[in-house]
Amino acid sequence: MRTLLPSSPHNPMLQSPTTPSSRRRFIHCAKRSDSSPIGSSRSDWQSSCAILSSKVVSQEQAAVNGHTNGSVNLVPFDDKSLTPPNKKTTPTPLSITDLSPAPMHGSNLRVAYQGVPGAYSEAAAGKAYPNCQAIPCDQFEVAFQAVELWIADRAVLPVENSLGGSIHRNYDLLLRHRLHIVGEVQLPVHHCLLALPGVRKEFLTRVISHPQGLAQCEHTLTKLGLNVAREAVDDTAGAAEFIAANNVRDTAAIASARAAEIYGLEVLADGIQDDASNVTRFVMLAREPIIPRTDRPFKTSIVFAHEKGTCVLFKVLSAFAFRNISLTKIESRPNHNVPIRLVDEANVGTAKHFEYMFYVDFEASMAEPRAQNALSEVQEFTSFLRVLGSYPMDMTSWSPSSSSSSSSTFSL
Ligand SMILES: O=C(O)C(=O)Cc1ccccc1
Repeated sequence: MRTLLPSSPHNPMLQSPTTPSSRRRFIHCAKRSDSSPIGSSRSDWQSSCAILSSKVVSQEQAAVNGHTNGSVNLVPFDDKSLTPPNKKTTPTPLSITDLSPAPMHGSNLRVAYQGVPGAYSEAAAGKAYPNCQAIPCDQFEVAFQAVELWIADRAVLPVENSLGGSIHRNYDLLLRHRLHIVGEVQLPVHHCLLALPGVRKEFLTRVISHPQGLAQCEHTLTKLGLNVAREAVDDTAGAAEFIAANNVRDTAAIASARAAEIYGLEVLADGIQDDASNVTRFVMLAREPIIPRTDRPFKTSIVFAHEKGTCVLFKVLSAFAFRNISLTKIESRPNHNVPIRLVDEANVGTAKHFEYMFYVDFEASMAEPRAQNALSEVQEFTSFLRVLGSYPMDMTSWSPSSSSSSSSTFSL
């Protein structure tokens, strides 16, 4: 996939510590109150974490009995008047209510996503956690690490699309990292063709977008007579940003109407996805799993494998079929090169190679006995089993007529 350079400085995003220098952008954490950039090198990355953690420590120091730098900071006391210190300057002791986790309804939640503002993943973050602080990251790997390093509370990951199918690389990421799926969002995706103001379709020699964007609009582009080069980039809004920042007049981006607004591009064609009911499913990831419940529909995602090949699949599927548990997804991924670490009851780890990994989503909560029984049976048949998460299903009903994706306007 091609990386477009340079990016405009108005788009701060978290960047991988391993990003090669040729790919480095001018970055800082999104929505920091100062705009001082945090560099993309490993040491800058680490120091940004150090800054975050030292801030946390100093706040605690201020709050807990005035201790700073290891010495006791006594609360000033006016001994002339012998009046008690002003309430405002007196640190309030922590109470038990400060320790119980507040319910998070989205505000204050820091949600990492891959891409720049205007990306669909940002919209998915907003749908899952209204008023959250969305943190742009240049790669999915960085979004995962941001959560692991406590820079973010959640990561948003697109996993499948009604037109383009599964986003396989993101399944691999779920396996490589230890984050838990805590929610899902189904987002209707309404693509636009964007170009610099004044550019006409006849001038175009190239269309750029995220591979999913290109795949989802392939037929419509051809119908529009755009038999020009297609180029895959990291995210849809990044494609729009690139065109605007570099004043590229022979290229159009497939991205959202919001990306057009943010980067000052014109919408040449609206609703260019090949199917009006184009929906992408995103999962929300966190460091800790949520407690599964039974008072609303839940979905559970698992991954499993067996040393002796794929013959286990039939047995596993029967464990769900016998209990009337519907599967909403089954996906196999070749896994020849990546050894999986298995841990036994004595916590002794061994590395194993599995030919295929199987991903299954089923409609039941891990709080339900039928799901627990199905999984104990699956465990008997398999050498490796991991529950990726049990989480509330996104029940939003969407249809071409109920979403904005119903209309298509081609004004080329
Ligand atoms: O590139 C983006 O904007 C993303 O969030 C990934 C994506 C791309 C196309 C459809 C859905 C999600």
